[in-house]
Amino acid sequence: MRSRKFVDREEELRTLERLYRREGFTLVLVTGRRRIGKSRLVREFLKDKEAIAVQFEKRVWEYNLAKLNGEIGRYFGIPVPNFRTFTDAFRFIASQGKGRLVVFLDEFSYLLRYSEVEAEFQSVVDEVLGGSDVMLILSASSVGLLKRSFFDYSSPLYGRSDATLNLQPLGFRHLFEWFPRLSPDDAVKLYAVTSGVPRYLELFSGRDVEDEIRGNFFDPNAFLFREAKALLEEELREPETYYTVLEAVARGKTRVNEIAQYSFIEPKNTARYLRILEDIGILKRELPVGRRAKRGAYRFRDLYFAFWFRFVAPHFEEIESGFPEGALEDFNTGFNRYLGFAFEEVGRQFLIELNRAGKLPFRFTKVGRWWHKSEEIDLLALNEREKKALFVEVKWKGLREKEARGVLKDLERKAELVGLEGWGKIYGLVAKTIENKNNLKENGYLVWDLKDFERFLAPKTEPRNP
Ligand SMILES: Nc1ncnc2c1ncn2[C@@H]1O[C@H](COP(=O)(O)OP(=O)(O)OP(=O)(O)O)[C@@H](O)[C@H]1O
Repeated sequence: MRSRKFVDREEELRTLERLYRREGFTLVLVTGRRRIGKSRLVREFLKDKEAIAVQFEKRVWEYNLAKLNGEIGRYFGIPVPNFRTFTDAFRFIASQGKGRLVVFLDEFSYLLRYSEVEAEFQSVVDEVLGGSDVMLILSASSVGLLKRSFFDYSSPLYGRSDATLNLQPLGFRHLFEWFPRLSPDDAVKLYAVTSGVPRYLELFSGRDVEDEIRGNFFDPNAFLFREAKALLEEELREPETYYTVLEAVARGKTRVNEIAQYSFIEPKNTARYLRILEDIGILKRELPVGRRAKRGAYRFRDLYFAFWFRFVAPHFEEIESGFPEGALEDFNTGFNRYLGFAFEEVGRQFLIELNRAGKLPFRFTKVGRWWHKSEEIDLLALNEREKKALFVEVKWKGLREKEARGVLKDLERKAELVGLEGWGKIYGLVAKTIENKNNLKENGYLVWDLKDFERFLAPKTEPRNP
């Protein structure tokens, strides 16, 4: 399969190029959730470079060493060598001295299951490669990172690395680059189910998005139907517990105590599970912006998992046995409401883009949700030094002018509860469509709907390498 055009990752490529131009041994770690595009990023970087790249597998380390031997043979144009240790293999590479050479060990984390190999790598880096001109790039998914001491903060190798690239999902705006003719409405739907993870975006064409979602999630043979469960099982030691924790969050439990109670875990142990789910990017812990609060609220960061736990998990068995009707009905009636939740994240990203481009009345330095008791504001953006605040409601709905005014009035009321006396305050609204935007703007409100998303986010020029 011809791989599709490469989207974004400009900053990461710049970092890699900068490190490449240095002299002497360079160690780079590339981390990020499974399917996020670690291999692809490094392979794009390697396109015009002298490099030995090996994709490690979940097999015994001897197997992976043999793979490295094979690549060494190929790269140097010699019969496949039979190095019995990684030390010998790297000693050979280091002795070749042909100028800058990149060695990429993809899924390096599979080696970390062997403590003797892990220890060996410490000395490979320190003693064998230390004086060479090799750029060594190692990739690992974050869970590997968590469990294994090699990447641990306290490990000597962690400090030895020259950079750690922690890949994040693509942003909402990149969907317009990925699918050049995508409508903003469909972009929201796609983002709400893929979370911008490249491997998942590949499963969509961007045409007839809702139908594509049905095909990708409610069919027992579909990759995305199995993926969430498979990832938890592959990456975590007690998948059943994590499963229940995520189910709790999908049902609207946001507090540690509520989650503990739902999942049959002691509250004092719950924090550990939540921390790991946070570390691998599935959940996030939010604190209200503009208010001191100790107890955070847990929500999904990863929208693929959010969608899966909301619409697939409750019907898993039926879908698997070929009876998806109930699941489809749930999807048909509940998807719009779910989009309301996902749209808040899209709105947040949109606001951040506007801020970056200097298109807001002031530059904010902080943005997030605000809540207190039963009151909530979707987005509160602050510049504490200038004492300026922007309050924004996000609605996945078409709003008449009158409704929009109602929402903004209520927002002004809630803003009083935040207690920012003496601050400059601005009020804004993001919705699917808003009637008579100009009338609202004349009253000093900031209003944006999907048309503005398209105008501001969709690339103006032809996409790269179409
Ligand atoms: N920036 C991108 N633009 C376009 N396609 C991408 C991008 N990043 C990744 N892809 C595609 O997404 C898929 C997954 O990427 P890749 O295999 O690099 O992920 P990974 O993080 O190495 O995954 P894993 O940890 O599961 O092995 C690949 O088919 C890749 O070509």
